[in-house]
Amino acid sequence: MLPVVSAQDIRDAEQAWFDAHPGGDLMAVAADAVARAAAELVSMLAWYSEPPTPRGGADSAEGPTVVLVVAGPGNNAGDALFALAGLPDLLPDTELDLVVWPCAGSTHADGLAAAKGVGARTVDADAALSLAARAALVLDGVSGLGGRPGLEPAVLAVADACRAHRTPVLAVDLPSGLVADSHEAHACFTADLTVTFIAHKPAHVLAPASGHCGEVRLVDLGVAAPTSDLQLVEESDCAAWYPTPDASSDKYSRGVVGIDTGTDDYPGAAVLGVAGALWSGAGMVRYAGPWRPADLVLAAHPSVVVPVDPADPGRVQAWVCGSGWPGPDAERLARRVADDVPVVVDAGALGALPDALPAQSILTPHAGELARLLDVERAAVEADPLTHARRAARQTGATVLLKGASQFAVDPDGTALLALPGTAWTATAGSGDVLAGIVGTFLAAGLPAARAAVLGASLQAATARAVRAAPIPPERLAEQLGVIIAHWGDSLRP
Ligand SMILES: NC(=O)C1=CN([C@@H]2O[C@H](COP(=O)(O)OP(=O)(O)OC[C@H]3O[C@@H](n4cnc5c(N)ncnc54)[C@H](O)[C@@H]3O)[C@@H](O)[C@H]2O)[C@@H](O)CC1
Repeated sequence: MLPVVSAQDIRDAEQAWFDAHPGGDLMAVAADAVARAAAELVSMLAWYSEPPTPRGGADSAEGPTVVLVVAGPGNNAGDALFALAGLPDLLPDTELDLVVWPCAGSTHADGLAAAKGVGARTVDADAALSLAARAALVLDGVSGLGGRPGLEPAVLAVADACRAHRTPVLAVDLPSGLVADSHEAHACFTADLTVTFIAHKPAHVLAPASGHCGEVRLVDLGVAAPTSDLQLVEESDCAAWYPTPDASSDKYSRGVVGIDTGTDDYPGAAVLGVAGALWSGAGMVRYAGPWRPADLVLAAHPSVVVPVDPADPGRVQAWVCGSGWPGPDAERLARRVADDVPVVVDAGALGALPDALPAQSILTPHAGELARLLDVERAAVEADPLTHARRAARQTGATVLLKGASQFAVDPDGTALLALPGTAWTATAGSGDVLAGIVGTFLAAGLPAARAAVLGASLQAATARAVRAAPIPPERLAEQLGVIIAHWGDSLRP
């Protein structure tokens, strides 16, 4: 897991480093990392283009390779300008045209002097705009940690031109226009690669801002990352947490998932949740709901055990409730809560919460359901999802898995795990039903609630990424979960 850290905590860590290393030069290390990443991008794009010339508009087919720095007034520009100064040494065989647009009038003086020292020229806004359409690379050094929302019109025009002409953009620390601590996507640069320092900031990992960062490359600069109560889950964590069976496993030790979802009016939710549970690796699934969904579950999944009396379904290690319930049903939920095993509380069941849930239970709201749970406007949740998820976890004593473009599992003590990113293709009816079943499998296998929740969300998200940019119904996506589980297993082999 990687800590996700606020701008102020990064500044404090830098200050502590400077205090311990008088005269130290972090900017040199940062600029070196940016220069290497920039050289890599320029070389890669030259290698891919045929004939070997920079990407860009028609007139880019001839002449030197243009690298344009859009330089703001602060240290972020210093990183970009020193990086530009380092490019000729890293690309000795490339004829470079190094260009700087000091978009705020003045810029980092030492950085500009270093860039000019290797032949860089400065240009005005009009020239920068025209170069943005045909540069091999634009280095966005307008703002980083000190960024405020949005861009000046002339800077925004350059950012737009880069997008329109698919000019590669390397953002230094953060795409300018974004605010490090915010998930909001203000008008900003859209980067192919963001080189950031010391630790990820919220904007790098929280949608929609994160969608503008491209690949995020973390460079530690030799500064210890601050601790954080928000951690980014990595694929290696998921691989380590996945409950892989071994020779001693049987269906009970792997976990029996009880599913009480669906109604005669909405039977599909039951089939979907069961699919999620089975394809994510449940030892056994007991379906204990109404007869119409029960028949459909059995027809789709004959391995499921359906008790004659849903009130007496046999032993389970976790329950999944609420998907496909048309509204709150306190009595139906209370019957499962009485078993005192962890419960995944989804959809309709979220409106019928008892005073206390069994330990390790998980609520799985989306933004609208979380808003109803907290009696606030949905817009308030969307403006600050993490704070609201934390409030719900504290109030209910349950772990909250907030679903959406960025998915967090938040424990009652406020610690939050951010799931692997997915794709917008899973924004379909039924994805949540499948996810509830997946999470039920991991709870039944004995994982702590936050891990079960974030592992389930990550598994579904990673599977969606693996099937790439294409629509896929949630029940079909569920059938592909094993691709990622196998991949995680492979990654653990020496
Ligand atoms: N503090 C340090 O020791 C280090 C800082 N580094 C770099 O320094 C950056 C932080 O530098 P600063 O504190 O000078 O802050 P920034 O350079 O991020 O931004 C501050 C300046 O940019 C202007 N600005 C902010 N938002 C803008 C916008 N949307 N449009 C136009 N202008 C805008 C502000 O008016 C201010 O003058 C980091 O992001 C990183 O790139 C690195 O060199 C690593 C070491």
